[in-house]
Amino acid sequence: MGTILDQILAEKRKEVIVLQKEKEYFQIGETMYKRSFINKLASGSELAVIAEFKRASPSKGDINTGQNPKDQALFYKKYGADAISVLTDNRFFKGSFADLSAVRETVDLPILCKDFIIDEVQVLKAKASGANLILLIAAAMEAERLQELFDFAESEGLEVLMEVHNEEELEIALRTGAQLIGVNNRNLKTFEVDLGVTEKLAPLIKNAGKFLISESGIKSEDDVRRVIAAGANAILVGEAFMKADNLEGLLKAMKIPLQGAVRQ
Ligand SMILES: O=P(O)(O)OC[C@@H](O)[C@@H](O)c1c[nH]c2ccccc12
Repeated sequence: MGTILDQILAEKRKEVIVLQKEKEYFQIGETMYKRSFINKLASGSELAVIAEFKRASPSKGDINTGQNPKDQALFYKKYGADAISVLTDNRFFKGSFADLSAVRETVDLPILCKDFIIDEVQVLKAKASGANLILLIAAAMEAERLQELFDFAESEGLEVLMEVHNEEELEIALRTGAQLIGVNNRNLKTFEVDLGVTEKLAPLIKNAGKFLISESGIKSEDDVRRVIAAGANAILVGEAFMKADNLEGLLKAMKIPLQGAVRQ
């Protein structure tokens, strides 16, 4: 069976075959205008918040399956999110490209396609669905393939959030030229969550002059202060927002000024 990541990647290889057949019907809007998250980070003085639309996950099961993506996107925008991430994987996260398009149509924030991308055709599908950014996971493929997909996404006008979990992956990610480095505090093989992963990798990312996005397991204002102290420019939060009784209070509390933190 392998790890959950292995299982997901096996499923993705099947999806890629289906997408290849549908590719000629993808419609990429000629007038798609750019919503840059990188520009936002470069000009902001507060921690940037990427709020995620996440119905379910392999580690948590159902999180909030019935929520309407348009409603959630409107709340995220209203309470100060800087970008919205949408899980498009269906089998393991109960998301869809329709969810992404719905969010894209509803708010004018940069939209991140959160999936397990291993092929160019998925990049095109993300773009056709309205994504401005895509996630690439260093643990999901060889360095050479990662570079090819990174270059392809950029050539398609998409920004890339490059996700790592350890030093080895980080080294590869930095070599691709990615400006947005996501540190996943969750190990995709064991599901263990540890904000210490951000603390450990942060100095290497800051020394390389890249933007650091701390991802996963961030639930409280204290968690946010911890990753800011490490040097995070942005956070990516899913479960805590999807489950919050008081989303407004939580999201606003997480928009903390970066004053003391190391910034680019
Ligand atoms: O729900 P959390 O713990 O706040 O995590 C959000 C996000 O970081 C997580 O969904 C995520 C990070 N990297 C991924 C890669 C694939 C799928 C999901 C993810």
